[in-house]
Amino acid sequence: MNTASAPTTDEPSPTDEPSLSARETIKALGAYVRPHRWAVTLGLLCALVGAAGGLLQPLATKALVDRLASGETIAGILIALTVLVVLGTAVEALGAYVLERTAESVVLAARRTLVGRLLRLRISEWERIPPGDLMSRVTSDTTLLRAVSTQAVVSAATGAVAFVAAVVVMAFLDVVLLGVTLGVIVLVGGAAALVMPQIARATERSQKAVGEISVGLERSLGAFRTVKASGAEERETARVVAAARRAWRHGVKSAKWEAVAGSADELAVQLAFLAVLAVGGARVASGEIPVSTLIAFLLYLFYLIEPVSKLVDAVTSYQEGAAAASRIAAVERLSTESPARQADALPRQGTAAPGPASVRFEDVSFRYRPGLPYVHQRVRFEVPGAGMTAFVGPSGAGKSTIFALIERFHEATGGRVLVDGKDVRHWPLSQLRSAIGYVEQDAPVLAGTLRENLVFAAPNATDDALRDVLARTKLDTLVERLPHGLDTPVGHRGSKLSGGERQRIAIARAVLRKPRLLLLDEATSQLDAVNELALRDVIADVARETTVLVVAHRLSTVTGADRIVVMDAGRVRAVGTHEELVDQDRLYARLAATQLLAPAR
Ligand SMILES: Nc1ncnc2c1ncn2[C@@H]1O[C@H](COP(=O)(O)OP(=O)(O)OP(=O)(O)O)[C@@H](O)[C@H]1O
Repeated sequence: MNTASAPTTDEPSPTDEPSLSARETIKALGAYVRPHRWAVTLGLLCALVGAAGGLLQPLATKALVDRLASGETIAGILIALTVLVVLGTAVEALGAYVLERTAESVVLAARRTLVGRLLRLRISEWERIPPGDLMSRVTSDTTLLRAVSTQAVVSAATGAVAFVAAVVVMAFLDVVLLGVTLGVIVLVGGAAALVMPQIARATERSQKAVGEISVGLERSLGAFRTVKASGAEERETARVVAAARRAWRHGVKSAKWEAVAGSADELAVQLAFLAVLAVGGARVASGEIPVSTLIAFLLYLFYLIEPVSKLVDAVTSYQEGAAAASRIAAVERLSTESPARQADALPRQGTAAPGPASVRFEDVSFRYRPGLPYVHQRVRFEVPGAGMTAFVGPSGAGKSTIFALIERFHEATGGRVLVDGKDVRHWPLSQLRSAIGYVEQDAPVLAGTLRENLVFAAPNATDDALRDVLARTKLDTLVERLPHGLDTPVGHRGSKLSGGERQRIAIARAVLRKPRLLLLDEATSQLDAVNELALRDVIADVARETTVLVVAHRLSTVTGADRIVVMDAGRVRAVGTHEELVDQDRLYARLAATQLLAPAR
């Protein structure tokens, strides 16, 4: 089996969206350049000064030849020529620096905008697109903006100015020879223009493949132990290498077209040289023009190489930049949540808490995407402020989705979700989330120190609050054991911690936020007896002053709950206490008796 040809992802990617039109591309690129227009202008002026210096050189040479012919001294002209060369080079170097610096600033601005957008993406968008693809747009595609946003602008402008200036001077020298020159250039240039769109296409495909490399790596490195345990190193390597090969193939294709386009300028001038030599030679022989005019004209012809190649470079960079701009614009089109104001997004520490929040679901229907089956069908329940409510039911019943709707990660398809009697859609998003502490089922821990992880949701938490939470979640013994206490790094995704420790850290993080509503999606894995007891106590303790909703997988959690909501296939079947439900609800009685809920210790 040829695993190397396996696709790196089945997920659709934003690259599947149509590319930008030429107008949209220019508008998008213009938006990157606009904030740096003065720097680009300075770079342009420097380049123009350099080009003007170059333009004067053939004239000075003509004067030098004429003086030599008439026996005059040439020292003055030689000095003038030297000064011209040195000054021209210095100004060009300054211009190049200004442009490179500006190009880096354009890349920075694009990355800043993209990162800002990525972290505000709606969850539905984030679920749709592999993170590796998004990452490669921030890291790799933005670098392609470097050339197009500055150097290409300047190359196009200076190339055009120098080209027109040379053509004007050449027209003064001899119109016939100019006609011959332009004829050849237009012919070769027209042929080269045909390959330009191929560069954009190959670049876009190559960048897409680079994105697939990131997607593949992210997939394998994100499940590293599973890859090793499954003996899948070679298969996973082949997947990523297949994407790398695609990137290579399209990169080579782009290089081929760029080589064709890049040699066109040289070819045009060389052919024009031969034509001018033939026609000009005949005109010199017939006495229509002096030999110095032919020499000057030929020098201008070679001078043309630079502006023409600059124009070709500009168009080539534009093609590459257009491919990158399309991929970046695709991210900019993804829908985001409204920007959180930092002040709103954090819980208010030290101020009088407005008390536990109430939650109500009014005939909520929900499906993750049009075309998918409904996960919730007319879900209805009410949770008053404070106390613990447990959600139980078979796997896939829609319990965790309840939390996603309260957090407004997704919006109800029908009905209303109310927090404190107010529809969550009418809450400012950041304020809604600042009232909630949320512990995901897989209790993610971020790379960084233990302290950073604990205060992640409440950066202003005091040391006293931190100590208190550590004691309540029985993490204080872990802190004592760690070599650098709270400042010990926990590894990538908390890989240096045990599953139970990660879970307690996630709970401590949520509790430290002093939420008015705590959403706890209990891990399905078993904890040891000590851990489980510790967690139960913490939750019971928190439930005295906060509304706690738990997706429960353990009977020990459920038995202590003030109310239990039994869910099945997206519907609420029954609500009651453990004692009531054991008698009244067959599903609950069965769940309580079987392995779905572990027996109480
Ligand atoms: N992001 C998503 N996109 C599409 N479908 C989803 C998504 N998340 C969950 N689902 C589907 O929605 C249904 C309900 O999922 P949910 O996670 O709410 O169930 P649950 O009752 O919490 O299950 P468990 O007890 O196994 O955690 C499942 O069939 C699941 O496959």
